[in-house]
Amino acid sequence: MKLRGLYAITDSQLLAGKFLAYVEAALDGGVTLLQYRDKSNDEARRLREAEKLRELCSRYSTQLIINDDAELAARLGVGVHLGQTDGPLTPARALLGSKAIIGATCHSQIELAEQAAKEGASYVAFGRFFNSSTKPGAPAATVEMLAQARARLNLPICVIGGVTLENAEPLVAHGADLLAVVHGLFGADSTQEVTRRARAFNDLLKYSV
Ligand SMILES: Cc1ncc(COP(=O)(O)OP(=O)(O)O)c(N)n1
Ligand SMILES: Cc1nc(C(=O)O)sc1CCOP(=O)(O)O
Ligand SMILES: [Mg+2]
Repeated sequence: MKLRGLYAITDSQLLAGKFLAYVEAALDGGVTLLQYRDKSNDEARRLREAEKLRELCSRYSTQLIINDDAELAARLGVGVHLGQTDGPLTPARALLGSKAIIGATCHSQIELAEQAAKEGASYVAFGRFFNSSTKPGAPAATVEMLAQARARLNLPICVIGGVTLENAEPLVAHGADLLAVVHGLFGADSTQEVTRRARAFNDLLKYSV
């Protein structure tokens, strides 16, 4: 499966009271990967919500990715995204198996991405490219480093951090395969607008090389 398209990421605060409705609206517009990102320690809620998302994703043939938690991903039989302090990739690959999608945060460092590739990552994520209200303190990345990463890496490249329909085009032009988005997708005022945005993000990737 080619990892290219919209990578929708949930946010428990932003989606409070409309979680499943907004996620389903995004899936309706087309989502390649859906990440369940919940930074709370409420394990019971995390399991319950992740199970619901797995069911929804299977209806729309979308791959579910769990943020931070390889154990939960293994329990559900889905993929995982690991940051630099979320545990090593090699044991996660051993735990989840060769077919699982495993992503790695590489900030703006191509060397981290090369290491992640060696350790079995399925995609590498660079960011933050723009101001992000979801994660304002994330280290910054540039389109120049993205172009260099594209030239050096064979893995799918994910871009993240303040990505919107208005600013995503240069990222695609410089080699992004996956557009990872929280606010630029789920910050919409209605489910219809979420679906429209999801379609428009996918169109940005469809009509470029
Ligand atoms: C697709 C994607 N890219 C980067 C991140 C950030 O991961 P991390 O640095 O571990 O930060 P948290 O999201 O865990 O706060 C991500 N989650 N997804
Ligand atoms: C979770 C996350 N990680 C980032 C990184 O740069 O590693 S930026 C980010 C937040 C993405 O949300 P939004 O699309 O609302 O900016
Ligand atoms: Mg993390």
